[in-house]
Amino acid sequence: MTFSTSETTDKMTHHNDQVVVIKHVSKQYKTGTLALSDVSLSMQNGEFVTLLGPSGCGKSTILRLVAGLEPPSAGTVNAPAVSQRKQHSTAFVFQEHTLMPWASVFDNVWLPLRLQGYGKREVQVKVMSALRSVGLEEFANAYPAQLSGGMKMRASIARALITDPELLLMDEPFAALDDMTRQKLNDDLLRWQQERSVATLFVTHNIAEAVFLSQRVLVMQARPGKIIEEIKIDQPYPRTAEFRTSLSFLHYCRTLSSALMRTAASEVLSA
Ligand SMILES: Nc1ncnc2c1ncn2[C@@H]1O[C@H](COP(=O)(O)OP(=O)(O)OP(=O)(O)O)[C@@H](O)[C@H]1O
Repeated sequence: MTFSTSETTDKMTHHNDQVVVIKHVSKQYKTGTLALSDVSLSMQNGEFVTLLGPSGCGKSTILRLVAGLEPPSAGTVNAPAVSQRKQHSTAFVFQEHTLMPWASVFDNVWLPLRLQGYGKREVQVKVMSALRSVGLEEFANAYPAQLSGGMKMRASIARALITDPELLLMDEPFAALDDMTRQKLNDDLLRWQQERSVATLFVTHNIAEAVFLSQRVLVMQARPGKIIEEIKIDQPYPRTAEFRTSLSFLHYCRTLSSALMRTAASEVLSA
């Protein structure tokens, strides 16, 4: 029989709660660009964290490192797809919907399960239920070209969530959508994310979107990319329409906006 002290138990519990741990990571591309310099961050299971920062500060690079698509040049990345080699545990949603144009909405959402060896009949109920939850049940047989931009993004998100990932990576998923559609998708994304308690690392340029969605916002600076501030959005979920129009929402937007202005100022100073 083995005993563990409460300290080691605490450490183990703490460790198990973390889905992503990045320590002192730098990333230099072959071209010589230093995209990230000494970046550290961690995410708890089920947490919603947003990376916010100017163009070129390395937001997408962080997502690619966490997805295991790129190795770091220095430092360590612990994430399900990297250290545990569980590819299916991480889902990636990009700004472009990346649906296959020749396949129906149903077949697009079925794809990740098909790659895992599941036949169409076997997962019919699961795929239809995913389509229902994103409001596309009636479009199962439609082709991507027949969908609006928002609907294409809904289909992409259904495809990302169909494998019940531990970690969802989203790279400016709503940037190409109009404001109304974006707000609706923000509401729905939070609902889906909370229902599944899937840890989500989200990239955006949009301050209001970052405030509405996140538990924590990491503000980044470019050349080289660094996290310079962490701002906690200390508001309970579900986040409501009232939150969006509240004074505290405005207050968080101002805090983020001045943090972003500081990143711009330091760029001018270092230029
Ligand atoms: N494959 C690559 N090869 C060389 N340089 C790259 C590569 N990918 C990104 N970079 C460079 O690394 C830096 C960070 O890029 P990254 O795409 O991570 O930034 P970002 O914050 O996501 O930018 P944006 O908001 O414009 O999408 C930029 O200077 C970019 O030009």
